[in-house]
Amino acid sequence: MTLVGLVGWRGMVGSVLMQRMQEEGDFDHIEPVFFTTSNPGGAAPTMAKNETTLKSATDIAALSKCEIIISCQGGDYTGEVFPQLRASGWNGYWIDAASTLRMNDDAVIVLDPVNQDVIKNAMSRGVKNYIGGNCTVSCMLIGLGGLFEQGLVDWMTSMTYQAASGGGAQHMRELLTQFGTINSAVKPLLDDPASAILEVDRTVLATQHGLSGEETKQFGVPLAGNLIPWIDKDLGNGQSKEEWKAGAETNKILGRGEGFGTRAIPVDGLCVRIGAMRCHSQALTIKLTRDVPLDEINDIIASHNQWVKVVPNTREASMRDLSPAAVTGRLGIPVGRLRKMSMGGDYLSAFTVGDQLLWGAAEPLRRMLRIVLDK
Ligand SMILES: NC(=O)C1=CN([C@@H]2O[C@H](COP(=O)(O)OP(=O)(O)OC[C@H]3O[C@@H](n4cnc5c(N)ncnc54)[C@H](OP(=O)(O)O)[C@@H]3O)[C@@H](O)[C@H]2O)C=CC1
Ligand SMILES: N[C@@H](CC(=O)OP(=O)(O)O)C(=O)O
Repeated sequence: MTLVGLVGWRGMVGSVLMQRMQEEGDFDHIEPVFFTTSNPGGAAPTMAKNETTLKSATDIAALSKCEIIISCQGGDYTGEVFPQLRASGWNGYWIDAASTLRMNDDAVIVLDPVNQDVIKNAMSRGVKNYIGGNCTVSCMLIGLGGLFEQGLVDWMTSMTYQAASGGGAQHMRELLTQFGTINSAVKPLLDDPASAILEVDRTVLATQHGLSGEETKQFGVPLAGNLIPWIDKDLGNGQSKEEWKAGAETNKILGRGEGFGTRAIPVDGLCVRIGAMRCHSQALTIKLTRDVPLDEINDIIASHNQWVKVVPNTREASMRDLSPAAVTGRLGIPVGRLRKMSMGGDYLSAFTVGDQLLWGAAEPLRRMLRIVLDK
């Protein structure tokens, strides 16, 4: 059986990956070897078969024995270990959640329901590095893949509402701690039906401003009852790195742009962190290449893959089906608020939500594993 090295399996993304691999029976097809940066020699998780102890994730010789390595350990780990592994002569498949290698010429961003042709073509050319895409981009493309496939997107803006989980587990904890502190501060006022709402409001604001350094260590500012209109690095040109990824990664996933001899589709917008737990939402304005009737657009979007679900553009359906609370833990990607905008028949609005730990991180990796195993 194929020896598959698993690094980062107990982290947040790694745990979701392990859960999905178990649900889909992936372990029936592999001989897993579990690696760790913190506990070599410790007990491997229950999915282990022959290798029941954890190997060191920096042991190049041990990693080299694996035909496939999947890493959810993070960008620093990839930056340190991957070059050593390749320099040692290892020619296996490297499947990674971190962004480090994404834009390298010898790497493909994997999202097979959207770019199976790009993946298959790369495999036939001997490409061995397959990297999961940015969570916002992957979720958007599972939802809107049909429009891209039909050549209907001239350009697109994506205004995002990204969950705390995008920063990692500590960020999720911090958000909840902040909510708790704020709630405690106003609890006596909330319990008193006669209290003045402006007093509640003033207390909330004072508590947000008074949050301790420990309570804002991850985000730097309050997120509970607030938002943060900047995600990832400052590129120095007014754009955040998260915003840059929308255009760069979308085109790379689709196999479009200069390197492919085609026009890159402009995709740009503002990325905003909100107080949701693990679903990224985005409001899209799509400039269509032609004025296609809305019912045809619905069909094109809905028929692209088995996970996208078109939500009728009604108040009830939008409130029920198009929210982080409705989507968390599910592979389905709802797309709603579809309507032609007042700018003209070739301007389409859409709203989509995706679990950023499923299609946004873990799912493309396990599906790539199966593609390699089935080759
Ligand atoms: N977070 C996200 O939403 C997304 C993340 N990614 C990428 O995935 C990578 C990993 O992210 P994420 O899963 O959030 O990282 P985590 O911080 O949750 O996990 C990374 C590693 O931290 C170590 N660790 C230390 N303490 C703990 C603990 N108490 N519980 C679990 N693990 C612990 C583990 O390594 P060890 O077992 O060796 O000690 C683990 O593999 C990053 O490169 C990120 O860019 C990609 C898309 C989305
Ligand atoms: N940057 C994303 C999460 C993430 O890990 O993205 P990437 O894989 O592109 O670094 C967020 O904060 O929501």
